[in-house]
This record gives sequence, structure tokens and C-alpha cells, in this order.
Amino acid sequence: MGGGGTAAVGAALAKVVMRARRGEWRRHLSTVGEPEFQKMAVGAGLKTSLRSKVKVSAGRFDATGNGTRIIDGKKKHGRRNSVKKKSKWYGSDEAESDSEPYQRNRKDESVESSLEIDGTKSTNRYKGRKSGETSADKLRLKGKKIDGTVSTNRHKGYAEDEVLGKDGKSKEKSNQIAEKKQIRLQTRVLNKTGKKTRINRKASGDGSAESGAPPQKRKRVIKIDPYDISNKRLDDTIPNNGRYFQSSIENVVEKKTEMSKNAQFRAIQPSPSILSFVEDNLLGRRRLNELQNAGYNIKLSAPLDNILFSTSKERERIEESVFRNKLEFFAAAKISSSFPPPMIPEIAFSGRSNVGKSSLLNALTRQWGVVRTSDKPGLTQTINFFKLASKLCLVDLPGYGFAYAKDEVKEAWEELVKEYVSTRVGLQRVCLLIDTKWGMKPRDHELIDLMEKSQTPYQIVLTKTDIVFPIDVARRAMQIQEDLKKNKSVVNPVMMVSSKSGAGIRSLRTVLANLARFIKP
Ligand SMILES: Nc1nc2c(ncn2[C@@H]2O[C@H](COP(=O)(O)OP(=O)(O)OP(=O)(O)O)[C@@H](O)[C@H]2O)c(=O)[nH]1
Ligand SMILES: [Mg+2]
Repeated sequence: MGGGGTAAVGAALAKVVMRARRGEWRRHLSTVGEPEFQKMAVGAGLKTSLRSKVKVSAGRFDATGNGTRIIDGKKKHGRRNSVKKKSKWYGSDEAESDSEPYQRNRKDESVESSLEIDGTKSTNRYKGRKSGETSADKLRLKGKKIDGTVSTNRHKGYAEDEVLGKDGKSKEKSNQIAEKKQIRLQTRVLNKTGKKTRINRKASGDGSAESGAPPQKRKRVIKIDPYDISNKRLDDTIPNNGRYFQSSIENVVEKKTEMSKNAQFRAIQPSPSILSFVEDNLLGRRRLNELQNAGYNIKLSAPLDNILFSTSKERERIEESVFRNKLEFFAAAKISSSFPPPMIPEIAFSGRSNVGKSSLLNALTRQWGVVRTSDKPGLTQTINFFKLASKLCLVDLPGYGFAYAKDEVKEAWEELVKEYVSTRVGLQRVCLLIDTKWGMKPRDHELIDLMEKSQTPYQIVLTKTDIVFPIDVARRAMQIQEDLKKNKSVVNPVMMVSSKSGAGIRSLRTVLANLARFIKP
């Protein structure tokens, strides 16, 4: 082998050693024979320790130099099967299965590789071995029967720590092993009360037993954040002095009152007349396929207000009514001085912002789009006057309560509405619209009080009935009727409508048209 060849071999060997350290040595060396290794090692001027390692590594294989091993005069291919018969540790089935956890342990504690030379088991450990703990100890603790000599090979050179005889010469030792085994297996003892408790090995100082014991499961520690009010379960140990704790109690109390309000509402028993009105007018949340099967054209706006299946008498009434006329916008007022002169009777629509006032005007006249609507509260900001021929004037009022507008502007609307409903001449009725889902709010009561004082006739109209159950529509109507039963200017009954489905619109139209009939031109 020339100089260049020697350098190449040296580099190759260095690679081999590196791989050996990574545990890949077996695979690599399977293609190289022992004598060749010796030569290569000497030629490369390898250190004695590394040479010995190479020797050991190569010694595992019967040198054929071509990657095929010859054992008991037979050619063997592959790695493990070839040493199966010789090996008690690496090659045996039992050891094979046990080598897995061993390999795993290696990651934690040290880098280790097991070698075997002519039936001799040796363990290389490069670092991290506990003092006094040998591979033999380890094997014994694993409870394996070891035939043959087991020696320990430290990083540099060999150091035989312990030898066990094949024929069980060291009986004392084996007794000790048995004792250790017993101690290790006994993980629980009975306490005074007769209950089983786990032995605390750390406390007892039995280091050897501890090292052999399986890794104990970590106890799950649940930390409770005393300031986390989202936690529904309140721990008793949380001190009752934090403001968050106090606020969470307040929340609970608030919820209780809220629940009791709901419970009160659920306890309402609607009168039979209200219930039949709800059913006759198909009020409340309905399934569209139900309506379709009943013959309604659900593609139309307010399908329940189409008159295909109404009797000729009903149709006549609707067709003859004032609502057949074209709806025309004719005035808008921001201040009372801008109100048009009261020429024809007026019906005003008031209520909180977004309750559905403008939508109801469209639904009543079936003239969609004449009055502007929006899902954003506060669209109508002036008092808008619409006329139906010269028979009736419909007035769309700005809403009160929450709206996307400045406070002072909203206050101005409210004042204007109050002035209109309490002073307007020719005002025949105020339809006070209430959202069926939410019921009456304090501002609604304020306006009612004002109309009571000014003796302005008003009628409650429940809107958006299509989003609650029929029974809840009836309950809301009953609740409001009961609330206002002592009021004098209120006009009964409570009307219930849905501008979307058209439910109850015909009934409201009839009520209002009857009102218009008595108006003198
Ligand atoms: N589901 C359902 N939605 C409705 C009904 N009536 C109106 N709406 C919706 O409610 C929203 C408000 O309707 P508007 O008619 O603009 O309400 P408004 O009372 O005039 O509101 P302001 O002009 O802001 O005071 C719109 O998105 C409508 O589509 C109804 O009967 N059922
Ligand atoms: Mg409006």
C-alpha cells in the first residue's frame, strides 16, 4: 500500500471510528475482515486505544474480507443471525427484546456499545457511568441469567469489575441478587389503616433499588389561577379578599336574577284569544318548508301576506282598503316648526332604533323600498311623512335608545319625537313598536307615560315575531297587555307582526284601515 493509499485508509478508519461512536460500527465493519483491519490500523498509525477498538470490532466477525461471515463452518449472511448461537446477550431472542429499553437508557445516561468476542460480553461506555455500577450489576438487576463471563470495558482499556461463574460458584452473590430482586419488587406496603401505600425509596435511601425501579410517573399538578374568573369551579382555597372573587360572586347573583326573569317569562300563561290569534296569523318562527307545503310562495317578500288563499271577502277588504294606494313621501322634519300642516289623519310609527318601523311601513303598503331601511340602528333621523292618496298619512319617526349617532343628536331626535306625539294635531294613533324578543325597555315606558299624559291613543305592535317561537310571541303579548292594563290611552289588542314573513300584517292593515274609514275627507 503506497503513501497515498495509507492516508486514504487512515481517513477511512477515522470515519469508521466516528461511526463506531455513533453506534453504526457494526453495519460498516460487516464488509471488512480482521487481518485487513490490523494492517490498516498499523499503517494509519492509529492510537493504541482506537486500534484495540478496531480489533474488538473486527473480532466480532469471522474474517472473510467480503462481508460474509463464517460461523461453525457455515457461511452466514446478515448481522444478527450469525451470532445468535454464540451470544447470550446480544444475539439471543430474550436479549434481543431486552436490548430495546437498554438502547433507550443509553440516550439518557451515556453512550454505550455492546461488543462480543468469542462468547465474551463486554460493554463500552464512554461517559456518564455511575461509580461502582457495572454492566454486570445492570444485567443482574434486570434479572437475566448470565452464562459466561461478563466484563466491563471502559473507554480506555479493559477493566474487569466483576466475574460471575457459569456454574453458579458465587452463591452468595446470587443470594444477594435474589434479595435485591425481592426488595425491588416490593413497591407497596400496608400502612396502619390497612391501606396500600407506595414505598418512598428516595426517603429510605435505597439507591440501588431506586435505580432498578421503573421510572415513577410524575404527579399532575393542577395550578389554579386565583385571578382567572373564567374558571367556573371556584376552589375553596382561594382567599375571599380579591376583587375578582368578589366580582365573580356578583356575576353569579346577576345571572340568578337574569334567570329568574327568564323563568318569570316562561311562567306566563297566554290567554286563549291571544294563542288563537298567534295560530291564525301563523305568527312566530315557522319552517319555510311548512309554509311552502301550505301553498305560500316563499320567494315573495312577506309570503304570508300574499292573498292567494284568502277568501274573496278578505281580498275585497284589503283591495278596497286605503293601503292599495301609492305610498308617497311628502315631508321631512328635523324640528317641530318644519312639520307639515295637519291636512289628513296621521298614524305614526315609533319605537327604539332598529325595531323595524320603516320596514313595517313598506310591508303594510307592499311597496318595498319606498321607505329606507337598514340593519344599522339610527338610519331614520328625521320625521318623515308619507301619504296614501288623500286618505291617510303614515309617519316614520326616528328611533330612540342605542343608535350610531352622537349623544346630543340622539337627544334632539328624542325631544322631537316627544314633542310630536304629545302635541301633534290630527294624530289618530301611535303604533309603538316593541321587539318581540326583548320586550319593553325603560325608554318605551317613558314614551308611554308621555302619551298617557297627553292622552294620545297608542297601540303596541310586536315586531320581528318570526325570530321567536309562537308560544313566546303569545307570552310577550300577554305580558305587555298585563303591564298596561291600567293605562287609559292604550288601544287593545296588542298587535303582532313580522315584516319579513308577512305574518299579522293583514290584521294590522285591517285595524288601521278601519281607523281610516271614519276619517272625513
Ligand atoms: N327578522 C326580521 N327582521 C326585521 C323585521 N323588520 C325589520 N327587520 C330588520 O330590522 C332591521 C331594522 O329595520 P328598520 O325598518 O330599518 O328599523 P327602524 O326601526 O326603522 O330603525 P331606525 O330607522 O334606525 O330607527 C333591518 O335589518 C330589517 O331588515 C322583521 O319583521 N323580521
Ligand atoms: Mg327607520
